[in-house]
Amino acid sequence: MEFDWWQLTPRRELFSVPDSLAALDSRGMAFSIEERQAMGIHGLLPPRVKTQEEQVQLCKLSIDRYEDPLNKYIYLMGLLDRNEHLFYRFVGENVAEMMPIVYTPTVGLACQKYGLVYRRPRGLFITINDKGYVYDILKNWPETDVRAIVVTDGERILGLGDLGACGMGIPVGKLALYTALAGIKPHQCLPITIDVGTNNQGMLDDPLYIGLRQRRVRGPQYDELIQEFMEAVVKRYGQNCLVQFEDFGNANAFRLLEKYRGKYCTFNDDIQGTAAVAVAGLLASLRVTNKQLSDNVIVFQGAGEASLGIAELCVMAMKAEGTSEEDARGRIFMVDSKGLIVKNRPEGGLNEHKEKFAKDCTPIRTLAEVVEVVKPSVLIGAAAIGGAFTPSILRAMGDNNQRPVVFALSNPTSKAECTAEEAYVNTDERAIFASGSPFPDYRTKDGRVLRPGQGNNAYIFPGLALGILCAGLVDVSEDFMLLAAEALADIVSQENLDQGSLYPPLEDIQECSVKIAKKIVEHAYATGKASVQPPPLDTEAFIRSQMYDVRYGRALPPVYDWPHDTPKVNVL
Ligand SMILES: NC(=O)C1=CN([C@@H]2O[C@H](COP(=O)(O)OP(=O)(O)OC[C@H]3O[C@@H](n4cnc5c(N)ncnc54)[C@H](O)[C@@H]3O)[C@@H](O)[C@H]2O)C=CC1
Ligand SMILES: CC(=O)C(=O)O
Ligand SMILES: [Mg+2]
Repeated sequence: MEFDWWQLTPRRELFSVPDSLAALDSRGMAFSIEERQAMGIHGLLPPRVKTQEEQVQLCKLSIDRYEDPLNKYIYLMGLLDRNEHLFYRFVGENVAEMMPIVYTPTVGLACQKYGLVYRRPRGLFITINDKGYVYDILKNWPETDVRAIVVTDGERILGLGDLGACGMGIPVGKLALYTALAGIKPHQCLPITIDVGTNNQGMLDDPLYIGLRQRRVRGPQYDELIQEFMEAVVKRYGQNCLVQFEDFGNANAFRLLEKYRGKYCTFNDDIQGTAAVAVAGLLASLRVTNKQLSDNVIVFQGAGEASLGIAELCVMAMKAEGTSEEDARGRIFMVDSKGLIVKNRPEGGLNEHKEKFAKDCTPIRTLAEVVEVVKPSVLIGAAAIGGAFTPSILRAMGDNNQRPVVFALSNPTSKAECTAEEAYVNTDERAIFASGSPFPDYRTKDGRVLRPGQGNNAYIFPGLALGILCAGLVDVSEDFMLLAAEALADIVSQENLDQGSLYPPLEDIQECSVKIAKKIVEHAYATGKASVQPPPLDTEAFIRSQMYDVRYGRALPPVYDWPHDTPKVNVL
C-alpha cells in the first residue's frame, strides 16, 4: 500500500508563513515530499522533486544566459543568499569558470559598482563613528561561532585603489573561497569592512555610494578603532578567531602586521599570502630551469605589499638553500614609482622595508633600463601598472634567458603587466608565465596548448586558514608561509609544467587546500604552536572531518543550534 503523505502532521507551529517561504529557498525543489509535508510547505513548490545535481545543472544554464560578467556576479550572489549549499556545490564543481566571477577580475568590477549590485546584507560594516561600540556591533552579527574574519578598510582594492566601503566585495569574495576552496563552514566566516571614509572623489560624488561620505580618518583615531576591533573580536569569538587583513593601503598594511602578528591570530594576505603563492611558483619553475632559487636574479616592478612580501620570502627560501642573507638580498632588485631602489636616493623616502633591498649604485629610472642592466632571470610585476611589461622588455627577457620567468601579478586583468599571449609571443614561446588574474589558454605555433597558471594568493589563503583553524594556531609566523609555498610547489606535476603552468589546475585547488592545511597542522604540532589538543591521530582525516558538506543534510526534524553564548575555542 502506498504511504499517505498527508498522514504526517504538518509542523506548522514551527514555521510562520514568512519563515516557511524563506526556508523554501534553502533547498528549493530538492525538498522531498515527506519534508514538504512535515514542514508545512507542501504545495508551495512545484510537484516535481529535483536532485541537487539537477539544480546544479540549472545553475549552469541560468548563469550561461548572462553575457555581462556583472550580471553573472549578481546571479551568483543571489544564489548564495538563497541556497548556500547549492552555491558552494556549484562553485566548487565549476571552479575554473566561477572563480573569475566570484573573485578577480569580476569582483573588482563589482566593488567599483557595489552600490548598484548590493542587494542583501552580507557582512558587517564598522565605521569610525562606531568607536567605543565595536563589540556591540559584533554582537549584532547573528552567528556566534565565527572562526575566521576577512577585514578590509577598502583603501587598496586589488589594483583599483581606494574604493572605501565598496571594498566589501573583497572580504565577501575571499570568504566565499574559504568555503568553496577549503571547506571552511560558511557560518564560521565573517566579512567585515571598516569604513573610515574614502579619498576617492568619484565615490564621494557617486549618488549610489554606500559608505560614509567623508575623507579618510587617519592617525590615532584610526589606530584606536583597529585596536578596539581586534580586542572586540577576541572578546566575542575567542583568541583563536583568525583575522585576515586584506587590501589595506600600503602603510597601514605593514604597520598593522607588525603590530598584531604574534599577539593575535592574524596574517596579511597581500603581503604574506601573495609571498607564499609567488614563491611556490618560483620553486616549481626551478624544475623547468634546472636551477636553485639562489641562481636567479629577480627584478620586481613595484615595491609594495605584494613585492616586498614576495622578496622577503624569497630571501628566506634562498637562505634555506644555504645562501647567505646578504647574497640573497643582492640577487633581488626592486623598482618602484621612482625607479630602481638605490641607497642614497636623491628623493630620499626609502622605508625600512625597501631599504633592505637598496642597491649601492647610481639611480636607474625605468624598468626597461633596469632589465637591460641587471639582466634578470625572473621578472615579477605587482605595481598595478597595466602593460608595464612592454614587448621590448619581454623580448629582452627572452634574449637574456633560455626560459625567462615572467609573473604579471597585478589585479584585475586590466592592471596585469602583460597578457599571457604577450609573454609567449615576445619570447619565442619560451616564457614561464603566471598571472594574478586568469588568462585563456594559448596555442603555440607547433600546436601545443599552454595553460598559464594563476599566481594568486587564492591558492594559499583558504588552505592556510583551514590549517590555522584545525590546529588552533595563533602565531602565524613566516615559517608557515614558506611551508605553504613548498607544499603547493610539491603538488605541481610534470604534466602541469609541460603545459606551461607553475600551479596545479584550478579544478584541483580544493585538494591543494587540504594538502597545505595538513602541512600547516603538522608543523603547528611539531613546533608546539597548536592549541587544539590532543593532536589528531590522522591529520588529514581530522581536517576532512571538519570541512563543510555541500550536500543537503536531512531537513527533518528541524535542527536547532545549541545557543553558544560564549565563544567556543579550539573546536570546529
Ligand atoms: N596575484 C596576487 O595574488 C596578488 C596581486 N596583488 C596585486 O599587486 C598590485 C599591487 O598591490 P600591492 O603591492 O599591495 O600595492 P602597494 O600599493 O603596496 O604597492 C604598489 C607598488 O607599486 C609601485 N609603483 C607605482 N607606480 C609605479 C610605476 N609606475 N613603476 C613602478 N612601480 C610603481 C609603488 O611605488 C608601490 O611600491 C595590485 O594590483 C594587486 O591587485 C596584490 C596581492 C596579491
Ligand atoms: C589577489 C589579491 O589579494 C589582490 O590582488 O589584492
Ligand atoms: Mg588582496
